[in-house]
Amino acid sequence: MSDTGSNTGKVTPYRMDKTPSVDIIFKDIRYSVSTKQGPKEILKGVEGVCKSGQLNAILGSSGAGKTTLLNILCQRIQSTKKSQLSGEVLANKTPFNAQQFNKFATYVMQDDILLETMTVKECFQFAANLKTNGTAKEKNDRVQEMVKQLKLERCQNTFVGGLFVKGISGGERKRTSIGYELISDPAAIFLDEPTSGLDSFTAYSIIELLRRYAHNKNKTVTFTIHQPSSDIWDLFDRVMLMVEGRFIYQGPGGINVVNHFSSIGFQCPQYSNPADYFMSIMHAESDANVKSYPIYFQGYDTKLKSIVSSDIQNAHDGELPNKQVQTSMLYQTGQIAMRQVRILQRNPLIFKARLIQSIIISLFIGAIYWQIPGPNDNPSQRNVNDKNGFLFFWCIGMFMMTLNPCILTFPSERAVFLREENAQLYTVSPYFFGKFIVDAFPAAIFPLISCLIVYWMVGLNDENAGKVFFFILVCAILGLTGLGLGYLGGSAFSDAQMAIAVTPMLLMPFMLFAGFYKNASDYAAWIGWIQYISPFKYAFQAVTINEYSYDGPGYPQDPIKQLNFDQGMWSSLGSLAGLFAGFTIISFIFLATLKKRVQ
Ligand SMILES: Nc1ncnc2c1ncn2[C@@H]1O[C@H](COP(=O)(O)OP(=O)(O)OP(=O)(O)O)[C@@H](O)[C@H]1O
Repeated sequence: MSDTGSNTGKVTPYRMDKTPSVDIIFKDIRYSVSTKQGPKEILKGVEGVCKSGQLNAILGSSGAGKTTLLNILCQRIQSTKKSQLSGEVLANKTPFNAQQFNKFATYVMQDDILLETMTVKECFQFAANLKTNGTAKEKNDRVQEMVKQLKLERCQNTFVGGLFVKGISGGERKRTSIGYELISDPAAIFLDEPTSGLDSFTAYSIIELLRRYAHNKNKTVTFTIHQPSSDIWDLFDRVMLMVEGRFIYQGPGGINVVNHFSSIGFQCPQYSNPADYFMSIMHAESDANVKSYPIYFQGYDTKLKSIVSSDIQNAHDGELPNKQVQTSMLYQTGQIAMRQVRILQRNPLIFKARLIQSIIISLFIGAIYWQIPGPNDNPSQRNVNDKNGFLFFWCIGMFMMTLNPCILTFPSERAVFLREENAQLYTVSPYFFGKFIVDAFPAAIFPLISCLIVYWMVGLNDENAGKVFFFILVCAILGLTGLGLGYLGGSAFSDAQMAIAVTPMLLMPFMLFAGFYKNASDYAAWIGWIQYISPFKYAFQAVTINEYSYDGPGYPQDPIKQLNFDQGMWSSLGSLAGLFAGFTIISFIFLATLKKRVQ
């Protein structure tokens, strides 16, 4: 990232900022986890320093503990019942917790967790709005600057893309993830394998970009990396090599690493890529390597440990910069809601497909239940059964119409929520309300469209406008209840696949206890209580009573009495609204505790 100014030659204050140094030091880090085979020691007392203004690379054999160390440096791992962590992690010799970490540093995960229907520029804009200070123009300038610095001009207006939407390339995605974090100008940035899955040229351009960020702006850039090319290897300022949870090298990169290993008897062949050579002598699958580990450890202890100790002694101890920006809850809610509107507009699964589905399914069902005779048409019991069948089926359909898209899309949004909430872009309440306000719109509007299509096709009770309105109102609240349950499923299960598998299964008892398949008065007492948490019971009850209460000649038998309902239509609607509120509140609580459970 050059400090030489933009196209216009104007040098923006953002690019000129040089951050005060932040040195991250860690001492005697030990981390072990309980496994079925007994305790497993992952880190065995490592210590070291990630220096400011430098590119600090952590390399090692697979399973050496690189990612674990990086996560510990970012305060993303704590001791739990099943894992023990000890040692100290300090920034400028000051202890910090996860919240304080966010004030001066940021973390880029290995997976690029971005919303697929947002463009690159919109991602940056969202981060700039919530993570930086300044006027709208200053934020826009910053976004433009970031797009330019990361060489994303060509794809700045392209969707990030994903499973359902075509989008930018892998390298562009990675740069977008990095830019998303860099926009707040953190003093330290940690990245877990920023080059994994990328071709060598793209990988080089990303490490080169990070190097410029470190050098030009005095930032602390630390990352884990697998199999760097020789070009990339030459860019590292500081290298940490790990095997079996211990360092075997720590110090300046390049020829210094080669010299150290040749001094203990491991000479890198002249024309080899040093990174390849070191990976080949580190990996744990080779018995010869494992036999050499004690030599590496001894070489580190005798030749490098004291240097690392003095590096730790000499690390910076100045004040930590604070990049964190506090925005109001209202502002955060507005930002989330605006983003959610875009997602809704653009995700074909959420909007277009649902609109088409609502229309086609309504027409189909309307055709199947075409003009069922009403009270004035001398109806038979068979007609009543048909109408009951329609009303019950319709309730299920209205509910599923909202639940299904929510279960399908919530897991991917949930990962984004966890990342952004973790980076303290916003808190749980603004996220939940911002998202809910917007999601509630289609959840209520699609039932309206469907009901208007089907109502007169089936020949439902249109004695007065109130009947039609009540029917639509029940369906809309049922749709919202589906949304509440979808949120609950998406946030209650830490595993997305589990949510997709289990949530629809919950519906079976709800259906059985709705009073259609079995009469409401025939449930055994020990299990009959399930009906009171079934949204289908209340919705079916409400629409049935609405349909069969009228002035005029009657049905062969009173359908309401036959069904043995124990509530009136308005009280059924109230109970349904209560369930909607209940599901929504519980899903909010689950979402608020999600972070803890996922960790
Ligand atoms: N919570 C855990 N429970 C059990 N084992 C764990 C846990 N966390 C990490 N490990 C194990 O600890 C070792 C180090 O994991 P880590 O992810 O840090 O390795 P790594 O060096 O980053 O490996 P790779 O390069 O393959 O990603 C691995 O063997 C891993 O399986």
